[in-house]
Amino acid sequence: MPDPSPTKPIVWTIASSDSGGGAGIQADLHTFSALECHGCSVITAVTAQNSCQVIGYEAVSPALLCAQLNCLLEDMPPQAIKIGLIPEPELLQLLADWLRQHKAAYQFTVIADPVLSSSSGYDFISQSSLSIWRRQLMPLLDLITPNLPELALLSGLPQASEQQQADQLLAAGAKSVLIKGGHSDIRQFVCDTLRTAARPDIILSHNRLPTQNNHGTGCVLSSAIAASAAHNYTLIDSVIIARAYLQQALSLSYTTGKGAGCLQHNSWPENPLYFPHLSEPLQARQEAQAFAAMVSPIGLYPVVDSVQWLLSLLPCQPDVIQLRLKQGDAKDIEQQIKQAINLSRDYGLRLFINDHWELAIKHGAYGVHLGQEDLLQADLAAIASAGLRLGISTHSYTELLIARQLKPSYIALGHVFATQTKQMPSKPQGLTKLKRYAALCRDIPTVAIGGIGLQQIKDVAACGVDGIAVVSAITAQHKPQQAYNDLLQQWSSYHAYNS
Ligand SMILES: Cc1ncc(COP(=O)(O)OP(=O)(O)O)c(N)n1
Ligand SMILES: Cc1nc(C(=O)O)sc1CCOP(=O)(O)O
Repeated sequence: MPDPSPTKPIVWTIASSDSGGGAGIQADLHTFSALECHGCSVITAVTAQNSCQVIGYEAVSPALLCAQLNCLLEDMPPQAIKIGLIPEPELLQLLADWLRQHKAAYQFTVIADPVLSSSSGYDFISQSSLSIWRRQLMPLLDLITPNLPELALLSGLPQASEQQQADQLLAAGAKSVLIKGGHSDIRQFVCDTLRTAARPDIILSHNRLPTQNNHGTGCVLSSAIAASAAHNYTLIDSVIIARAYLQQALSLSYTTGKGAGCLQHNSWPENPLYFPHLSEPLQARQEAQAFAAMVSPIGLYPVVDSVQWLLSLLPCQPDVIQLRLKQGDAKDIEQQIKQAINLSRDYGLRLFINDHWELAIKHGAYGVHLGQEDLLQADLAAIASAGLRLGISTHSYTELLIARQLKPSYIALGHVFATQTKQMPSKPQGLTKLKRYAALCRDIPTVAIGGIGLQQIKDVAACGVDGIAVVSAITAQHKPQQAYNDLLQQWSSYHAYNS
């Protein structure tokens, strides 16, 4: 019999105690808890500090560090580890050896915040520690999150560009580097850059908040990344969630003593205001023109692959349908699209055309549905100027933020469950993620898609989406019209219950 007790991802912080409570182990554990993880702490040192200064510290013995690591590993192995302040080279070396021994077997993600000095100026780094960071720890890190002074020091290239400095850390073995831009002199924004060898840089920018209460920001960011990674978000999604969590905590921050105040820990971020603007390097941060609105809710949204299917559903008087043609030559495709658009006019049906945006404009469809790759080819300005609605597919926070920035008419959240209809490059998102994505889209209509049938509607509706897009729940059924009516009835009752 399966154990019915609920569980949470386990995340460790390997860091030091901050007696002031705003940074270090204390901040990390608050963050893990707010982001729905169970936090374990491996303490490397106890610092004596308040909001103004660090007075001193005492490190734990190597034996005690080792005992904490091994005792936890035996019973509570981590999904992710956050590394913070390790003030002694012996402890750093021990940790590097321990990670090397266990990382492959336990498959945990390692995020390091290289705390080399306190913001009040207390130095924690020696030449031998620097050398261990560079040679021993770096190859074990999935992500390192230096601020600009830390990046310059760790890279050993103080005169080089930030990109060259980050490349030095990648060359030393780190899988990715998040360059934190908080120390830059850009006043209006804070721009953080995620750099990996595998793909172009991603820049996350936020409005700079006018607060002095920023003690522990690096600790909170790195522990929030570890917590999100432990929930199985991709690295870039983890950085996005963590940056939103940090912005929320900063915007609610408060004063403690006479120095820098603390961040307010809260809950999973949902307000789009806290989420970053994503861009490629040097791309201007510009406001997109909004696409025409949907006017009435989406509800049940059949996705069909021929005009035949559209004709066979017309007796059900559908309100919205998508024509998703994947076969046929150019002539056949145009002919089907034209016929479908004519039918949609005759029957007062809101018809979306998948992929073929030029034909949708030419023949005057109600809207166009595009995937993320299609967005790179399509002339979005032409679609918007022609007054067509735009729906965009998404499968992650990253894709969701990219879609939101384009101000579409709706956003599709997929694929929720396993689907036989299409080979998906990503994993099913599941209901928890669906709920979080929907929460971030309270200002834009959403539809859930992927593996949704009668049995799933209740749970999907409870996630707060505005509609469900279905293929096989209609087209693979013996009685498709009956299936349509059953789905509609089920959706209407559960959606009404949740609204
Ligand atoms: C409502 C809805 N959501 C997602 C998709 C998938 O569209 P896309 O990413 O363009 O992939 P293909 O449909 O082209 O395989 C959709 N069509 N509709
Ligand atoms: C076409 C499509 N797009 C998806 C996405 O997640 O973007 S899932 C999907 C197939 C949905 O079919 P069914 O309802 O039969 O599972």
